[in-house]
Amino acid sequence: MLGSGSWGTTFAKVLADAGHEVTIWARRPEVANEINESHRNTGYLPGIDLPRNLRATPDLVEAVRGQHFVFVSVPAQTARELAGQLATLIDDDAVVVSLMKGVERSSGLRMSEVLTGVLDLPPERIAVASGPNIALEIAKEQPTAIVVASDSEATAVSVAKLARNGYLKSFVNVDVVGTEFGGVLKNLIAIAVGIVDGVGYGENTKASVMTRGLAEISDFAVAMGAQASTMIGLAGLGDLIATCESPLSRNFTAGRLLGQGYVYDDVVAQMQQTAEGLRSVGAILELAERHGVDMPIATQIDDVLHGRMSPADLAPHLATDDGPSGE
Ligand SMILES: NC(=O)C1=CN([C@@H]2O[C@H](COP(=O)(O)OP(=O)(O)OC[C@H]3O[C@@H](n4cnc5c(N)ncnc54)[C@H](OP(=O)(O)O)[C@@H]3O)[C@@H](O)[C@H]2O)C=CC1
Ligand SMILES: O=C(CO)COP(=O)(O)O
Repeated sequence: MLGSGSWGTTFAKVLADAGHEVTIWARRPEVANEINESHRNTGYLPGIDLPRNLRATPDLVEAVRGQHFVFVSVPAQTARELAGQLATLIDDDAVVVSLMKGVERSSGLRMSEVLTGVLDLPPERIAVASGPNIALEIAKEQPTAIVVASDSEATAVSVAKLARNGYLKSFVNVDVVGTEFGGVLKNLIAIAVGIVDGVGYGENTKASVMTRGLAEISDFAVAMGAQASTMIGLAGLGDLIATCESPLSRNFTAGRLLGQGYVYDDVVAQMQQTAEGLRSVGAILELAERHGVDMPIATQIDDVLHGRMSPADLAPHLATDDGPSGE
């Protein structure tokens, strides 16, 4: 497992609780030491005891050497750099699994595209995993489900078999585009829901943003090649609900701070963990424009982020003033 933040550590625990010997790479030696000595990662998962068959190392070579499965869970904007370091290290037949939910800001590429490109992987050696997976809830062993997708069904099945235990059920899919974009796009809608929550609007407003948000992100994902059905599955609707409703969500929290009147730089300064949506929105809007997809909510988020729109105006802008339109 590459990345010892909240999701990397939690997913490593999932794998270890499924009975596997897991090595987690922590770039800071003190994090690796705490995991090995106290079986804790208090900076990210306070109060969680980690299993004994999960060991950590700050040495990337040691972490990946001889491993058939390499999971990647670092902030999306850092994935290319990490992949560059991996290129000469991973085994020739290793399967790489992206757990990340962002797109690369400079290129708009999905994480599996970045990893595939840098590592020159054939389709059967790359998979992605996504779903309603708030890390701390899973670390507390609260039951949930995840979907593993790969162009190769056999690869998806092999990863899903590894990542299932008494509290996590794994499903498989061959729609990599939809599974990956589901995770990226729900972050934007969670920011929007956080904004209206921070403003003080109630459940109707939030439900309307979520519902119109699902339609908007589904249109985008389908235009990018996703299956519509994926967007109403775990990686789409499932993750949208979890992220928009959870006070533990970093994207929802970032949105709420914006809604309370904090400006972008203040929000980033207050976030101690990765809120991918803040970084993805610009790249998604560029892709949307290129593919002719209308994304009113994402556009409004971008306007709020750049101080062009008051957070209180986000919800009323859901209604167009040019007469009623079809749902
Ligand atoms: N948390 C969650 O509930 C879920 C998160 N995800 C996704 O997982 C991905 C990782 O998120 P998450 O674990 O939550 O993020 P965190 O902010 O909790 O942790 C980030 C991790 O990446 C490391 N890191 C930061 N910068 C670099 C870098 N330049 N090179 C290498 N490592 C780096 C951090 O190390 P250090 O501690 O030293 O800074 C830390 O181990 C994101 O794409 C997120 O959307 C997906 C599902 C659930
Ligand atoms: O992806 C997640 C839940 O599935 C985590 O969401 P946040 O990154 O907003 O915390």
